[in-house]
Amino acid sequence: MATLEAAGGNGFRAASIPAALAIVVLGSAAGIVRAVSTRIQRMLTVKVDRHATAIVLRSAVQAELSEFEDPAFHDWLQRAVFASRSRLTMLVTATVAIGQTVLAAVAIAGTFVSMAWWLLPVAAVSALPVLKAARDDRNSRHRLHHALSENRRRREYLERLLTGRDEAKEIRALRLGRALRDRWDAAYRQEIQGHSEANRRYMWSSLGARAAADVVVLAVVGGGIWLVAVSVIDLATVASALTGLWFLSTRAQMLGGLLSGIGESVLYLEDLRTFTAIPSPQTTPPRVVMGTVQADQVSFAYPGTDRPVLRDVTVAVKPGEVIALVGENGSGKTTLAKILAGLYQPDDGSVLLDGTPVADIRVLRDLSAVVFQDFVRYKLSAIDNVTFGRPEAPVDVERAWRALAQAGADAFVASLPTGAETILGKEFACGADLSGGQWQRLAIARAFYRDAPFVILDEPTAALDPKAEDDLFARIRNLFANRSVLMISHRFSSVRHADRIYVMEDGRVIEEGTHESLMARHGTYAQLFTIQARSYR
Ligand SMILES: Nc1ncnc2c1ncn2[C@@H]1O[C@H](COP(=O)(O)OP(=O)(O)OP(=O)(O)O)[C@@H](O)[C@H]1O
Repeated sequence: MATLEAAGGNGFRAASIPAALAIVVLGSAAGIVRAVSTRIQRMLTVKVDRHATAIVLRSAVQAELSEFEDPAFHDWLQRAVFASRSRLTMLVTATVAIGQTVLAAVAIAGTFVSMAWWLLPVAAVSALPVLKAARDDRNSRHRLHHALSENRRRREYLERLLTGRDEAKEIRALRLGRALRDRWDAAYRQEIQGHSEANRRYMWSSLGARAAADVVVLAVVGGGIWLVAVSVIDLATVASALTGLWFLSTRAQMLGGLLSGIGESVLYLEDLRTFTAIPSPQTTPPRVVMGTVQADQVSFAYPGTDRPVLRDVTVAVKPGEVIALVGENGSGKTTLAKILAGLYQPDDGSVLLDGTPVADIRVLRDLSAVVFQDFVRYKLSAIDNVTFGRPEAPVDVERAWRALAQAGADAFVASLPTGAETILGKEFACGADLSGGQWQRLAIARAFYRDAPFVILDEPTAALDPKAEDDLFARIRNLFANRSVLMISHRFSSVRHADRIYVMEDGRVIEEGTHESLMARHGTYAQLFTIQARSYR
């Protein structure tokens, strides 16, 4: 007996070893599968996010400048960014969850078919009201998302103001933080109110839907009890059928919820499609040779406005000429420069190149190097700030230093902590900042580096000290030799040496000529020049 027990005990132990091993192996395999699938899902999430954001960025970069004047464009852009950030990832997660739920539902339905097939349609019907409530909710939330677009953009703008380094000094100097936060709060309240109303509506409709589904299930339970009472089927069959029904209808509702989530994601992805479908030119502009650039009877109103800011304007810049635009604030100088640089299409009249109307305004962009009044201060390296002048070509460091020297920026760039590689933003590690005039010199260096035949300088010396300004204007003809130069300035002493000066007023050219001829005319130019000269005496 003892021998038998011993043998039995040994047999049990021997048999349990592979079983225990199998449990350990299966457990580890499940752990490995979980770890690998988590990794794959996380990587997929990041890659999907990157891909979708890349699509949005590509479309945003290709969009014409005029699109940026349209608030609707910014709404589309913001919705596309929203969709790209969250919705594709959700779609991936929901699709995986649907696969799992469908498998479970099919298994339960299989059991049902053999037991009480007639309960299958009942399970489907019980899920219908919940599905309808979810669909209504999805549509109303998507409508709300659209309605709140502008409000959300305003709130996000306030967030940038409150957290940006560039804004930090003025917001503190004015003690503006509190007032801006109050506005941010009000904007957020409006959003929350919208969401709260939508959620309240959904709560009631989903409660109603649940009640309707429960009525269906109760009717089936009642029917089952009656069938048992009249001895048509036995209690065990009804009990298992009802348990199955309960399982199946919960799966059907879960599936409905997941499908509704997918439907919602598809609605948002439609926003992404709408944005990326905004037409943008697919071709590259033809290469042309620089000649005389002329605005011929150009009229223009900014998109979304009907007030013309340029009316029948005619100006010409010949190769090798230095032309100046002067006039009071808001008279249209920058707008005219933007049209000559090919950034906007005129509404009437045309831009001519050697007498031929320019069909594709992008050729003007290729010919121009513009230093805007409000040029961009790239918080990247100093060398990037210069070589961005010609981004499509390989970086030419020697040429960049030449451009820096021409703009009088080489000395201060060389003295930065890591020279031209220094990041110009204190938000970044080892970053430095520049003075307003130094930034302006970098922007001018960018124009030199671009080395384009048509140079547009919009208030290029506003931040320069008088010596630097004088020096730049005195050297402009040499620095930009053989190029056409159009410069905008309020300093009459700086423009007096231009080959021709156009005086603008209220969107029109009211006078043109050399400094001497305009002075002899005793018109607006002479008057403004005299006032300015007097104030310097
Ligand atoms: N993006 C825009 N959308 C609508 N109107 C604009 C836009 N930019 C400028 N304007 C309007 O166009 C008119 C001309 O502006 P523009 O900037 O061309 O004047 P400016 O002569 O360069 O002025 P300043 O000397 O102040 O730089 C102004 O009335 C201005 O309000």
